[in-house]
Amino acid sequence: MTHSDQPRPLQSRASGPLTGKVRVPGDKSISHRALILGALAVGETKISGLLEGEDVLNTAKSMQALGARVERTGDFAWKVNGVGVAGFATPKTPLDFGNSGTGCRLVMGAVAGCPISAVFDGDASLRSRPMRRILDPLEKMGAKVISGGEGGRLPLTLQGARDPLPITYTTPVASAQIKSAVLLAGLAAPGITTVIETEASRDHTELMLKHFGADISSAREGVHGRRITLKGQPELHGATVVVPADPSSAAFPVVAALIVEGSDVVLSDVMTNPLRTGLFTTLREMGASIEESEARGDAGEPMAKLRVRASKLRGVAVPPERAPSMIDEYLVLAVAASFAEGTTIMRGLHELRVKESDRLEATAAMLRGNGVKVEISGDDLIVEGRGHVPGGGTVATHMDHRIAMSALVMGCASDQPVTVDDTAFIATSFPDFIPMMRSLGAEFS
Ligand SMILES: O=C(O)C1=C[C@@H](OP(=O)(O)O)[C@@H](O)[C@H](O)C1
Ligand SMILES: C=C(OP(=O)(O)O)C(=O)O
Repeated sequence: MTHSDQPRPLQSRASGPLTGKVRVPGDKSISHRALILGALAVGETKISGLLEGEDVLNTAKSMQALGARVERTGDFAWKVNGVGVAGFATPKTPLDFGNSGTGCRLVMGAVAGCPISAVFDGDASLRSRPMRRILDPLEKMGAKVISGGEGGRLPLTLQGARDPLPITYTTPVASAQIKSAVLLAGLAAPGITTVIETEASRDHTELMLKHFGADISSAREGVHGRRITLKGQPELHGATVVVPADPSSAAFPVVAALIVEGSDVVLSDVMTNPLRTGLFTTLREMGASIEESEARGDAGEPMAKLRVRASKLRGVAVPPERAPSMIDEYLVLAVAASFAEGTTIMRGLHELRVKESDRLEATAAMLRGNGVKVEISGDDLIVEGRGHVPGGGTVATHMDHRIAMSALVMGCASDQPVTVDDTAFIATSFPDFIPMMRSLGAEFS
């Protein structure tokens, strides 16, 4: 899906207290995985709470193009009838993943284990993102890149392996996308595929593979790492998946509630997998009032209700080893840090440079353009919080949903309004962001 229409700017201005109870949409990582594993399973998979954002809808279309039956049966309710491990058929047209790194990279892994070829493509942002990190291990497993851009950039044609090989692979950076691509290809290989990560990344693929019947285990490796072993050629069976609310989306109303005086917001069913909650840990260290209750779990994924009340925040140092558990949340953390008193240092953010945009530069530009003192030092971001933000700037979105949402959150409490140049990309991960924030009291116009 591409955004060829006119840009859609929006202005956010300071509001009264934000109040109310909301459920942000389903988790994006889990939604992609439920569709892909459903397509690789035998029988029917029923998904409730699926994120119906553009990124996930593109994955649904690609599963259909590869031969699975994918149907929407109600609001956020989907049914997938899969083709079985290694059962994908050659798609008739290119697979278009739009803005989505996760959809594209995980499906590359799944296709790499099938004796078919497929063209992978996406929008200008995705075409600029590195794919070699995925293609390297997949080539070791027997897949081949038949044609593609420089450095493995999209569009590219991937030919899956006729006889995929199991490998032992140490990921060069903490990345759940690399890990998941190798595991999904490993499903089709005989024997044991092992992925070693020196810093643990989100483990939704492992948890969901187990839920679908795979023989997979995970053990500690070193201080912060994991060793994941998967037995190849399982028969995956269709399953029921309840998708919890996305903590990476919850991050926006959470930070808005913290910075707008007098706010009191409740968020239901937020996923609390510890490999995703680095932001909440950090905000609490900054003095945030975030209360958790009604903890429960489904298919191995914990969730809880969060009550967030406006809080006086102070600057903190965020250690680099926390980065994988909050990798998509640094933009909105930088907004919280701008409203805090004191300096916040966020360390080890090199991976932010290869997301939908160069998020390190884009975050610094967003803050600077709104009167906040900020510095990039190597891979670190240093924000000087002064307890308030002047605002008054226009923020360039760079085809990046999280920049747009972070800037709008900043405007909720800044002295002058904050404008974003284009809100269209918010639809990739949080289609109802604008009406949901307005329902809490945000002033967007
Ligand atoms: O596996 C996933 O669902 C994701 C992994 C992360 O990317 P990396 O694997 O590149 O760190 C994250 O930034 C992305 O939004 C979702
Ligand atoms: C990085 C992100 O997603 P993806 O890699 O799937 O494009 C994100 O949602 O912030």
